[in-house]
Amino acid sequence: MPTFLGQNQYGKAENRVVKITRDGATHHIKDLNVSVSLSGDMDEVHYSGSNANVLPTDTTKNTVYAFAKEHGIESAEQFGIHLARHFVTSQEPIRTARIRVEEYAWDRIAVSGEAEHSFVRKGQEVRLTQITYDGTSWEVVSGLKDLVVMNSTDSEFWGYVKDTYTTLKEAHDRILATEVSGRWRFNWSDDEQPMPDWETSYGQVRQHMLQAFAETYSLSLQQTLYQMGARIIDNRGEIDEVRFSLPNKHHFLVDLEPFGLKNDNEVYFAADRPYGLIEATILRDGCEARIPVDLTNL
Ligand SMILES: O=c1[nH]c(=O)c2[nH]c(=O)[nH]c2[nH]1
Repeated sequence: MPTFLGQNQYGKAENRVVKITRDGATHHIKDLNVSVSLSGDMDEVHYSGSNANVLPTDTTKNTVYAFAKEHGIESAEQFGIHLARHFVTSQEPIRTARIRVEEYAWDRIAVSGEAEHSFVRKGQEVRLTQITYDGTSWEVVSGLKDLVVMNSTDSEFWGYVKDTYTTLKEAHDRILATEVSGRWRFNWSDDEQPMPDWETSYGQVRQHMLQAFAETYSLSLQQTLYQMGARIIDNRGEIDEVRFSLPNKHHFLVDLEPFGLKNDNEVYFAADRPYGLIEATILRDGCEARIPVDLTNL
């Protein structure tokens, strides 16, 4: 045969599942987008079309909805772990399951107190997780995207390389803004180890990251990025690796001189493109990098 099959995986992508938990009149929402990707002994379906080893993608979709009922959705991570374990342990030809989850958060609408069953979708970040299980070991990489943050001072950028093409003016007081895309890898990898409390972990990681962004007097976005990652690793023992992709959302001072006005760091043009793109991994001492360099691949 002049050709042969390389890496392959299959499953149902983007199963949108909303689970309402009714605690009397008070309802709780979990709103997820779950993608299932399975791999294993799948040569024959590609070579000959024999579906003998193929659990239909339609079944994987049904499993997501049935598990929401049977196991509930405690956290995105816990839900993904249930699914991954099920596919790998119930179907012999399936050797590896990768479950990706996006979670959309909802707030209660303030009425007199907090509404019991009325919600407004949070406009902030999307929470993410990816669970990979091969029947022996687990890899859990969680994270977030679309979290926009800004410091209106305590940011400088100067002392950089200047060549023939450099026109950028040194800044001693600038706006620093970015849309955080981050991933962090847990060191939980087998069923013998106690599992982290996923909900607490997410809230704490987010808080450390935001505090580091707010508290770092920044000489570059690179420095801020490193502080954000280091703060997470220093404070959260369950995490060994953090990767960030941070677009520098440039805010340029507008020249108001033509109008006889002085711009005393007050009026900015918020540019949307091009943008600086600052990306890096921060690791616990002795640990190796496993989060892909390009976060769009995760
Ligand atoms: O924080 C920054 N890092 C850079 O590398 C850079 N380059 C640039 O033009 N502006 C900035 N800002």
